[in-house]
Amino acid sequence: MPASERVRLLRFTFAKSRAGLTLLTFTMPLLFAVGWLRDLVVLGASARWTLLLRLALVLALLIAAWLIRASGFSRRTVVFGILYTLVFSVAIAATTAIEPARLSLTHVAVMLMAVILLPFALSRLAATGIIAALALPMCGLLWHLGTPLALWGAYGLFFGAGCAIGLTQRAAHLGASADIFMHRQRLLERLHRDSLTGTANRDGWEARAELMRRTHQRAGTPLSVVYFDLDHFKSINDRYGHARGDALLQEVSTVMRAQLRKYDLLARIGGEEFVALLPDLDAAAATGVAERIRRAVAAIDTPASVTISAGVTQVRDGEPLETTTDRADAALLAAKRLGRDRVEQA
Ligand SMILES: Nc1nc2c(ncn2[C@@H]2O[C@H](COP(=O)(O)OP(=O)(O)OP(=O)(O)O)[C@@H](O)[C@H]2O)c(=O)[nH]1
Repeated sequence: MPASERVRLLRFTFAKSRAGLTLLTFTMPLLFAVGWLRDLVVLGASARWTLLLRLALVLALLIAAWLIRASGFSRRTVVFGILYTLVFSVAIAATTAIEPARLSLTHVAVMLMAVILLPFALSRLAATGIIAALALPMCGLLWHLGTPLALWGAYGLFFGAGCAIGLTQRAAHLGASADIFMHRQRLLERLHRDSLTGTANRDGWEARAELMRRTHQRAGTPLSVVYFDLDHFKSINDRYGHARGDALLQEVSTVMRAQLRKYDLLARIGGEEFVALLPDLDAAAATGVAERIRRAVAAIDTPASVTISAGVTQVRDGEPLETTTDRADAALLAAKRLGRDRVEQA
C-alpha cells in the first residue's frame, strides 16, 4: 500500500476510534464510584463523610474526563490528560482505606502503573486503549490483593476485558469500513485519471482545479493556466496508425510531466488536448514553462515527429475558472493561427 494511502487510512481509523476510547475514559471513575457506593451500603452512616468526599472526587473526575473529551484530542488533551492522571492518582491514594504504615512496595508500584497507564487510556490508539482497559483494573486487583476488595479488582478486570473485546470488535468493524473507504478512494482516483496517459482526465481536472483556484485567490498568490494541443495530430494518426498515435500521446504526457513540478495539475481534457494549472506562477513565468514543454516535445526522438501549440493566461482576481480557460483556449487558437509550434500569451 503506498505511503499516502496508509496515512489516509490511519487518519480514518483514528477519527473513528475516538468514541470507544472516550467511553473508556469515563468508565474508570464510574468503576470506582460503583466500588465506593458499595462501601456506603456496607459501612453505613459511620463513613458518610469519607464516602461523600469520594463521590465528590468521582464527580470532579467525570468533569475532567468531559473536559478532555471536549478538548478534541489536541495538544490541550495532553495537558488535561496529565492533570486528570494526577487527580485520579491522588483520589485513589486519598480515599483508599489503607493506612500509610501498611503501604507496601506493591501499592507504590501499582499507583505508578496507574499513573503511567491512564494517558494510554486517553490515547487515540485502539491497541493502547485495550492495554489500559485490562491493566488498570489489574492495578485495582493488585492494590486490594488479600482483602475482600480484590473482588472489585476482579470485577474491573472482567469489565476491562469486556471493553477490550468491544474495542477489538470495533477495530474489526473499522477494518471492514476502512476497506470500503480505501476501495472508494481508489475508484475515485481511477475515475479521475486518464487511462491512456495516466494524467488527470476532465473529471479529475474539474474536481481539483476549482479548489486550487479558490486556495490561490484566498492566499493572493498567482495561478496560471496553459492549454496545449498537438499540431496536425490527425495526419500522424493517418500516416502511422492509431496505435502509434496513442504511444505518442503517452510520450508527450511523460515529457510534459517531467517539465512540471509535483504540485502542478496536468490533465488530458480532449483527444490531443492537455491543460496545466501552475500554482505560484504569473503569466510570464508560465509562458516560460510552456515554451520549455514546446521545445521538449519537439525534441522527442520519433519517426512521427510532433509539435505542440500552447495558450497561456493568468487567473485574474475573482473571475470564474471558466473565463480563464476560455482565454487560454483563445490564446491557443491564436498560436494555431500564427503557424503552430508556438506559445501565445493572453
Ligand atoms: N491516437 C489517438 N488519436 C486521437 C485520440 N483522441 C483523438 N485523437 C485524434 O486526434 C485528431 C485530432 O484532429 P484535429 O482536431 O483535426 O486536430 P489536428 O489534426 O491535431 O490539427 P490541429 O489541432 O489544427 O493542429 C483526430 O484525428 C482524432 O482522431 C486518442 O486517444 N488516440
